[in-house]
Amino acid sequence: MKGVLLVNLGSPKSPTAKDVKPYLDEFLMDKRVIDVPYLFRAFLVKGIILNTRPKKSAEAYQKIWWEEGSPLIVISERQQKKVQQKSNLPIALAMRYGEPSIQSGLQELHNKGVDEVFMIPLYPQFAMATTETIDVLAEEIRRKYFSNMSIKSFPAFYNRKEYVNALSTSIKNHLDDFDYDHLVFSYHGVPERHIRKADNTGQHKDITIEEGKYCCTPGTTAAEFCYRTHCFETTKQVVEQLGIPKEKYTISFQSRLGPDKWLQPPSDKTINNLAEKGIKKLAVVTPAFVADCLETLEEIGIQAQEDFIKHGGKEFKTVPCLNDDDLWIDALVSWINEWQNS
Ligand SMILES: C=CC1=C(C)c2cc3[nH]c(cc4nc(cc5[nH]c(cc1n2)c(C)c5CCC(=O)O)C(CCC(=O)O)=C4C)c(C)c3C=C
Ligand SMILES: [Fe+2]
Ligand SMILES: [Fe+2]
Repeated sequence: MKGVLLVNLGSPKSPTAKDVKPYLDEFLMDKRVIDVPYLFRAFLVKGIILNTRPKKSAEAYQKIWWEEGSPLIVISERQQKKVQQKSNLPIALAMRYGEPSIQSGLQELHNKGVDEVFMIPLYPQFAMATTETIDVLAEEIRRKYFSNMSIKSFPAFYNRKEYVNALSTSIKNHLDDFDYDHLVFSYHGVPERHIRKADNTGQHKDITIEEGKYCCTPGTTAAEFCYRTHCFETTKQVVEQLGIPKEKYTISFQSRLGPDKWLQPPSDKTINNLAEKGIKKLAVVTPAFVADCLETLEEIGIQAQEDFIKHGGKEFKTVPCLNDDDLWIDALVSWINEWQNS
């Protein structure tokens, strides 16, 4: 019997330092997130980051937390329920870190008699720290506890027409009454090293990643796992669909952590520079996330907005993530139906 597992990142249990600490521990000790040798990672995470970050992160979470819980989890539950209403297959939800775990999601499907799972990592663009870590953990759990199950993972959908159309339509609808001067596409960042590592053809090994230019050619094997090119491609397709001229938008990368070189340019500097250059009405969209979360609601919706105004900007609008938009739910359902009928 067939079933579906939707998987997103996860959140702490509550917005307190006590609950943020184990969440960050699990997240940052993942070797596909902080990809350095174990002892160095343990020193960095347990010895340094976990001493100060939980308190700071908990304060940020408190600003965006909802009565029902973490926005990321609440929205993911809404997505799961809406998809379930439109599909005759059992649809379960899991998080890579924290609860509900991937193991509990697979158990829920197993209890319903499912032995063929279609897993959708809820990330439009592939990254080692997102899609790959879900695929690897799900396979480990399958082998250990559910060896009679098969799991087919849905690849990054950054250029699928259903996703691009849902995203473009949402941007258009949310910005219909906001005559913006400029639109920033702010994607979650990753260290440049992750781009090189994820390319198993080795073609990214020696290239210099030049700001604003493609590091590999879309559609080639080198681009298959290139997060950066996936971000460029999502943007390209959206601006083409909406007819946004190139001088009216910028791609940037947010949420840098640690001393490594992350993808450039950073969203905070980009947004402040735009204000200083005279942009008064700024819109920001965050297409790496399909559910609003700390990174969209706090880092962009609160911090970036305040900084934009401080640097001379006047009006700022964040386009919400796709959340439980009908077109996005329909996109998920169409991919599930396609797999079900294949
Ligand atoms: C969209 C995809 C994401 C990528 C790629 C990604 C990479 C990545 N993230 C960190 C460190 C942190 N990320 C944090 C929060 C967070 N990250 C994503 C998504 C991606 N991360 C989401 C959806 C969220 C929000 C979770 C929520 O509960 O709302 C955090 C925790 C918060 C904080 O302390 O700032 C950290 C830390 C790294 C190091 C990384 C790539 C290497
Ligand atoms: Fe992150
Ligand atoms: Fe690339």
